[in-house]
This record gives sequence, C-alpha cells and structure tokens, in this order.
Amino acid sequence: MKTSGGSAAAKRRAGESTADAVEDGQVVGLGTGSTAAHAIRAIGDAVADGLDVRGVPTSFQSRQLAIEAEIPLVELDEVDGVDLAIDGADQVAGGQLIKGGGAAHAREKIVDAAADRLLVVVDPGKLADRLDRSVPVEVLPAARPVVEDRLATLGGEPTLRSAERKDGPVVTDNGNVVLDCEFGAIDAPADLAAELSSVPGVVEHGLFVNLADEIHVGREDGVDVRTP
Ligand SMILES: O=C(CO)[C@H](O)[C@H](O)COP(=O)(O)O
Repeated sequence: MKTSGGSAAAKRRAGESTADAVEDGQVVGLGTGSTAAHAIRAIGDAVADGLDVRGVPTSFQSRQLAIEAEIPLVELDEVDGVDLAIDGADQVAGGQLIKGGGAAHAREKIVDAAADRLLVVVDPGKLADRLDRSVPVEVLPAARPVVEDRLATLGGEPTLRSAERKDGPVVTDNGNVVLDCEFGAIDAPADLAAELSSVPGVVEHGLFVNLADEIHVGREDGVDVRTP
C-alpha cells in the first residue's frame, strides 16, 4: 500500500472516527489510501459485531481491504444510491481537495460525488490555506502528448507518473496513465477543474471541488471535525 507520511496514530484516529458515522442499512463508499484503510478496517470490525452495510469500493486496493475485512460489497450500478462515502485526500484547503496520490481519483470521484455525504479523513499535514500540490490527471495513454500540450497552455507542468518498482509509467485500475501537473498555488480550483475536465483525453483529474461535507483531521490525541 502507498504510504504518504503523516502520523500513523493521526491517520488511524481520523479513519476510525468516520467509521463511527456509518449506520445500519447504509451503502458506504470505501475510499482509497492509508487513511481510508483505517476506516475500512473499523467498518469491518463493526460488521463483525452485527452492522448491516454494503460497501462500494473505489479501487483495487479498497476492494481487497474490504474483502479481508469481510464487508459485503456492491458495485455502483447495483444500488439506488450511496449514503455515505469515506475517503482520504492529499491536500485540503477549506472544502477543496487534491486527490489521486494513489492514482484512484477517477473511481473515487464517481463514488464520492454519488454519495449523499462525503467524509474526508486526513492527518494535519494535509491541511493548507490554498491548494498548491501537483494535480493528478488520469489520461488515455494515446492522448498523453496532446494532453501534455494542453496542460502546458493552461499554465501547468505535467510529469508522467512512474512507479518505484516498475519500468514504465504507473497504470491506473482503468488502464490509463497519470500526469502529475504542477500549477503552483491554485487560486480558483473550480475554474481549473472545469478547464481540466474539458480537455479531450482527460479521463479525470484530482481536483475535488465542493464535494466534501466533513473533514476529519486526526491528531495524536483526538479528531477535529471541520465542516467546510
Ligand atoms: O486520493 C487518494 C488515492 O487516489 C488517497 O485518498 C490519497 O492519496 C490519500 O492517501 P493517504 O491517506 O495514504 O495519504
């Protein structure tokens, strides 16, 4: 599993705090990453104690964790809706997020946006006044050169993501590649999100604008819950 620094205790507290919000009978979106993994394991513990929920995985990783935790799984096209999604983030500014550190942001955005409520789980190191991390952009492989040109005209500096222990690029669960695109400080996330979405060949980008309902910030000694 990808790890991204931050205190393990803070991540665990954040994940476990959101698992407490899950209610009997709900359909729950299961996010990706090391912090969301704590929520998945905690939901699994609650299922073992009798909680009746169904999980919608957002990635190969979250599906595997949910299987290990014995959470009953469904796909999005098998349910009428998603009551609650719990997901991590790479950076949080107010209610705006950058996601995709695990290259799972396309499915994450589909499930998170479908949910009635999105609870975001992070450690304090993810908080910022303004978004300024690189934005992951999932791209159809054949479109990479034209998308790179388009991102440059939008003021970005794209870099093809490569894996530490693989020759060649990271390939997403959807068979695509990821361009990590530096834009510097992002003053207008909604405008940039709309521009990125309009580029042919872009499958999905990691700007999650106005989707979060609560930010659960784990700390060594507790959890702060912020409402954007
Ligand atoms: O967006 C994601 C995966 O695509 C993750 O939620 C994000 O990278 C945070 O991961 P972690 O909790 O391990 O720091």
